[in-house]
Amino acid sequence: MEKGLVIRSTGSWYQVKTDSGQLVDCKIKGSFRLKGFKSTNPIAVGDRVHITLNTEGTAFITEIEDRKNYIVRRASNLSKQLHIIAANVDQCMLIATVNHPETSTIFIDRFLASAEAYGVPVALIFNKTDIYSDDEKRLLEGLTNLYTHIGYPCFCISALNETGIGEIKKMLAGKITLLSGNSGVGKSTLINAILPGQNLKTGEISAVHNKGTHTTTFSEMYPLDEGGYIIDTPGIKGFGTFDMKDEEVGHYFKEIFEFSANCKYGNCTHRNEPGCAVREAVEKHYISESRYLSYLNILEDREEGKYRAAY
Ligand SMILES: Nc1nc2c(ncn2[C@@H]2O[C@H](COP(=O)(O)OP(=O)(O)OP(=O)(O)O)[C@@H](O)[C@H]2O)c(=O)[nH]1
Ligand SMILES: [Zn+2]
Repeated sequence: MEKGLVIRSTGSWYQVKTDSGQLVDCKIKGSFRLKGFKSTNPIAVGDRVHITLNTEGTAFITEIEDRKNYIVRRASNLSKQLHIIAANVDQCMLIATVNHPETSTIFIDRFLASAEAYGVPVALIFNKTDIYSDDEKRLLEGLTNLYTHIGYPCFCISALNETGIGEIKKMLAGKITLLSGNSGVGKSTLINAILPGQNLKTGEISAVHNKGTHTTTFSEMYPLDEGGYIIDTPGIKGFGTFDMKDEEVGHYFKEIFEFSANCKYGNCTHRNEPGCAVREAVEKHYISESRYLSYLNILEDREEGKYRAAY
């Protein structure tokens, strides 16, 4: 028996890097059932596993070690099944752009709230700073002030010109990091700047093992020179959250949660309740209007059943 880390998942085959440094193609032996939900993949990148080698040089995964966390999304909009994107994630980096294309604060705040629900820290990377107008630069400064103040480290970079990449590398060293971002923000460009020579196009996964593989069931971790890994999740723009009650949504907005301690009612949803300390803080500009609007937006979508479906 050997122990190792799952670094690539294609749906049926898993590539495991053993603690002795070997790369082994593995299949699952038996069934791993997760408590509480049905998932399309019982094992994901980031999982620590035990494997038993067989004579052909492949191996069976016989055991998954307990996870410190795992990030899931719905397998599809209509499905109740979940897909595990990654396990044992140390941090997320959300790549955003003020323009070209614009990343909305609603998108950023939803991502941050989901990550809070998972207990995974997030850093925000604002890319394409080389092409911002003066107005956009002011907007960028406002956003970085806002999010830094709430407790999310912010980085301003140009992946294209490779400025600011050194700081990102420092953040990544020795950790497992999930990279996310809307289409077009420059995620591939950034990964190529971090990992020169890494071919990001995922089409060439060994054809023998992976007939009919969907990109959504495929994910991979790339090892970094400084130690640690980055996880790219092609085609996945955000992730889902667990079921939560209306009055719990505010727990995942750090500053809303802080002020909510002084609301009159313990189950305050910070909309129209009397004695709401959160609304008062918004009026006094202690809580930013854009954050409060994102919070309301999540509540509204939940009422229409859209929020969970959107991911
Ligand atoms: N000006 C400028 N353009 C950039 C920068 N980073 C990326 N781009 C450009 O933005 C476009 C999209 O970049 P990609 O790296 O393909 O973006 P992506 O986020 O991987 O997009 P998807 O593949 O759709 O997920 C390309 O034309 C890049 O050259 C940057 O820092 N500055
Ligand atoms: Zn309140």
